[in-house]
Amino acid sequence: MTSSPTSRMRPRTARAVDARSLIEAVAARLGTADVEVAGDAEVTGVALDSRAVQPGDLWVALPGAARHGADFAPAVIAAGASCIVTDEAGRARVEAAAAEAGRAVALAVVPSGLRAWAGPLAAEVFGTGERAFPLFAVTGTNGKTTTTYMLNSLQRALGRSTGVIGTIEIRAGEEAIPSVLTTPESPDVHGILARMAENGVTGAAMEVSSHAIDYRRVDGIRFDVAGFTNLTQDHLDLHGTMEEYFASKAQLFEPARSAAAVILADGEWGHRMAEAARAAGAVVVTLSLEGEADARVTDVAQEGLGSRFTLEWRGERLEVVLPLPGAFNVANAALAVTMLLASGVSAAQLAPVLADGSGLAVTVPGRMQVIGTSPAAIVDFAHNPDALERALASVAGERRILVFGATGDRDPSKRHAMGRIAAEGADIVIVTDDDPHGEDPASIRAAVLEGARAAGTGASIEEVHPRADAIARAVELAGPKDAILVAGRGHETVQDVAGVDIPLDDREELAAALRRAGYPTLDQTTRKDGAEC
Ligand SMILES: CC(=O)N[C@H]1[C@@H](OP(=O)(O)OP(=O)(O)OC[C@H]2O[C@@H](n3ccc(=O)[nH]c3=O)[C@H](O)[C@@H]2O)O[C@H](CO)[C@@H](O)[C@@H]1O[C@H](C)C(=O)N[C@@H](C)C(=O)N[C@H](CCC(=O)O)C(=O)O
Ligand SMILES: Nc1ncnc2c1ncn2[C@@H]1O[C@H](COP(=O)(O)OP(=O)(O)OP(=O)(O)O)[C@@H](O)[C@H]1O
Repeated sequence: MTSSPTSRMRPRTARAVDARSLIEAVAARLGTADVEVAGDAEVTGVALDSRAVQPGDLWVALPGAARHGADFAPAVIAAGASCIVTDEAGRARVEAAAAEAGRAVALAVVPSGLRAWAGPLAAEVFGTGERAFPLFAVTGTNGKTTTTYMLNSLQRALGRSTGVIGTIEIRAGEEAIPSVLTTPESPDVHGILARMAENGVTGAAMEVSSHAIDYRRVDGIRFDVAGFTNLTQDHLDLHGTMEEYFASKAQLFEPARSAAAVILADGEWGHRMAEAARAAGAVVVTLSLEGEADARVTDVAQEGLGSRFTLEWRGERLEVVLPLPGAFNVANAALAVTMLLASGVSAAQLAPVLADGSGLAVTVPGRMQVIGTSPAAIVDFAHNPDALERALASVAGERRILVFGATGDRDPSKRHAMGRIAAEGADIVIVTDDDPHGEDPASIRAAVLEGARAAGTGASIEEVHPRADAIARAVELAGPKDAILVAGRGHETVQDVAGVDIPLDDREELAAALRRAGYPTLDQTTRKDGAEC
């Protein structure tokens, strides 16, 4: 029997918890008085989304930007929920749905701050308050997926069985579970952690997006070590300003959320993040590629497609071989290594697998993924200004040919900046579509083109769509010594155009175009499902 991803985002074995005691325990933990509870029930699971409810679940009916979850109470009751927790605005709808269905459902009404309840409720029901394995969290604008993959690659080199939660996939040991969000909703996060424990996981890493912090998706969890990669412009549609974006991320490093913080402290935001974490009372380990810090990267050199560097840590010098291309991956790798060191793994344990390159020999699907070498042909997930700049700087060839576009319905202020960066970093810029979502693709391209042309760099600028044609055009223009970078979509396999998912895999398109032009491609057997986390 196959099970849906949702049912695999929770343990196989449910334990029954008394609803009233559960609600009283969480109320006490959150310091909330005046919670009304009516009726009795046994709870065996927790859900936020009506579509995920299973018999015996406690369902949290939350108010949202688009609707109140309580609108879905009839479906939830029909699905067999035993208990519903909502706010005053949801009460009447839940009571009416229960009366209509003629079914007794325990109901708790929380006076305020309902979203903060979901994580702690799930922690109690799924038994994740105590964890038998170390859990690492990574936040930052760029590098979260890569760093979690590196953390797990290193943990596996130490003999651990690993779990991951992130943009590309969720994995609980050998079991792969499709991922929808970078950080799932809190009942799913706790459910997955419980499933990891069932599957014998002995070390796990997860990405924590700023959305996750704002929407309280990691409440009820205390990470062993949280790491910070960087902060650059993105998600301003949600946060409004960089200050707000920073403040969201900073919460992850508070001692209640993470036992230790490893912060890449280079640059203004990194420096400020370390200060904020210290001010919050966190145990802080700083990391730097530029100067003094608790952990320092020195002697960076290119080695094949990848790099080699030294990590200085408490009087030790660890020699690190990193097979992955991309200069920025030195920062990601140093962060992963330092997080393991901060968790108590000794330098002596790590030294052999760092020196021979095996510890960081990892494929991250769609992140600086090499499709061909002559011309150099790379697919990358860079979809914000800083990532695009760094990705471009990391590809080398006689001419750099870039294919990219900006996403619709997301932070339009990125488009002009990315156009400028493209024209500054590439010799040939081919502007095309990313996911337009509900927006007019032509106007998104126009904003990008305007930024590119305004840069006045002399780069050749073309507009080609659909995206597959833009990739083919890049190959048509390339000579064997050039480098092609196809940026923005990485591992993604469908393009959302006005709500319709159109199959499109940049890696497949680039490989096919190279082959048509008679150029060699790398053996891509691991390309599509190359997740090795
Ligand atoms: C902007 C954002 O993150 N919104 C999140 C927020 O939505 P909301 O408060 O507006 O909720 P709503 O859609 O009005 O629905 C209200 C309630 O009804 C429930 N509902 C809704 C529909 C239904 O059929 N049944 C049902 O029960 C919802 O679960 C929700 O609890 O709370 C909902 C759950 O309570 C989330 O599902 C929703 O995330 C949506 C799915 C989303 O797409 N988020 C993206 C942008 C996101 O989180 N991305 C980050 C990564 C970003 C990055 O780094 O690129 C991520 O971590 O994935
Ligand atoms: N340390 C870094 N600094 C700047 N850019 C980076 C860094 N690491 C990765 N990138 C760029 O960001 C892209 C996305 O990388 P990755 O998936 O690891 O980050 P992420 O934080 O998980 O992103 P997202 O949340 O958008 O999925 C890469 O394809 C690369 O272009």
